[in-house]
Amino acid sequence: MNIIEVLNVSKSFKGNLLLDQVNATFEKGKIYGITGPNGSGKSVLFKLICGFINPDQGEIRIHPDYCGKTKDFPNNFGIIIDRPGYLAGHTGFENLRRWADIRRSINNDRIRETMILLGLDPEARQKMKSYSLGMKQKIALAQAIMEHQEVLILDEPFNALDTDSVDSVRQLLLNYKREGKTIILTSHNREDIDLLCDRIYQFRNRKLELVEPGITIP
Ligand SMILES: Nc1ncnc2c1ncn2[C@@H]1O[C@H](COP(=O)(O)OP(=O)(O)OP(=O)(O)O)[C@@H](O)[C@H]1O
Repeated sequence: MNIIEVLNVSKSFKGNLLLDQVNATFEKGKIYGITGPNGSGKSVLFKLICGFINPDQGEIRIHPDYCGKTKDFPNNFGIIIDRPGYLAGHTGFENLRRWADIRRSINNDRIRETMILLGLDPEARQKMKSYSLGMKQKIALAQAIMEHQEVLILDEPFNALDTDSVDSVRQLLLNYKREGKTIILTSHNREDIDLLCDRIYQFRNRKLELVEPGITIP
């Protein structure tokens, strides 16, 4: 089942063509890697998929089971694109609680459980303004997974993580795939992509090309 279909999508910014009739499909229960040089349009593609920006031409189709009530925005997506806006003077737990209050689908125990899963201390009184980059990244990851989201759109999920955390997040994502979740991620680390992804799309000449896993990307 295709959860997301990107159909002939083009996007320009200030007259500069970034995406030129891009096509891609994303099936349930697979991990997809999106690769390409800096500025090639990976984050823009993610914003288009999530409905944060609109294509100039073409269409993004989200399977009806994954659309929200208004049908405008995907439902049940866990997203890391740019960092979430957090309240610097509050703890990690308080920030996650605030985000969870939007949907009201999880309790405090689930937030604590997710923080522990990612190596964060839910009882810590430390304010987020003094968090390290890696700790902020873990809060972003916690927000993306804490509500048991079925589709994960993760722009550079391993950024700033130490090696043990990279290993445990990789394992977490592979477990999610086994549970039938769908994951689309970017990483500038080739090992993340090769280890995790069933399918790899690469940006080339403003289009997305499917590359076989394990093949060296020129
Ligand atoms: N809202 C916007 N207005 C103008 N230009 C934009 C906007 N959003 C993105 N761009 C431009 O589109 C290009 C692609 O940006 P994008 O963030 O998608 O790249 P990327 O592939 O994710 O890069 P990186 O690997 O560095 O994260 C960049 O040149 C960026 O400046």
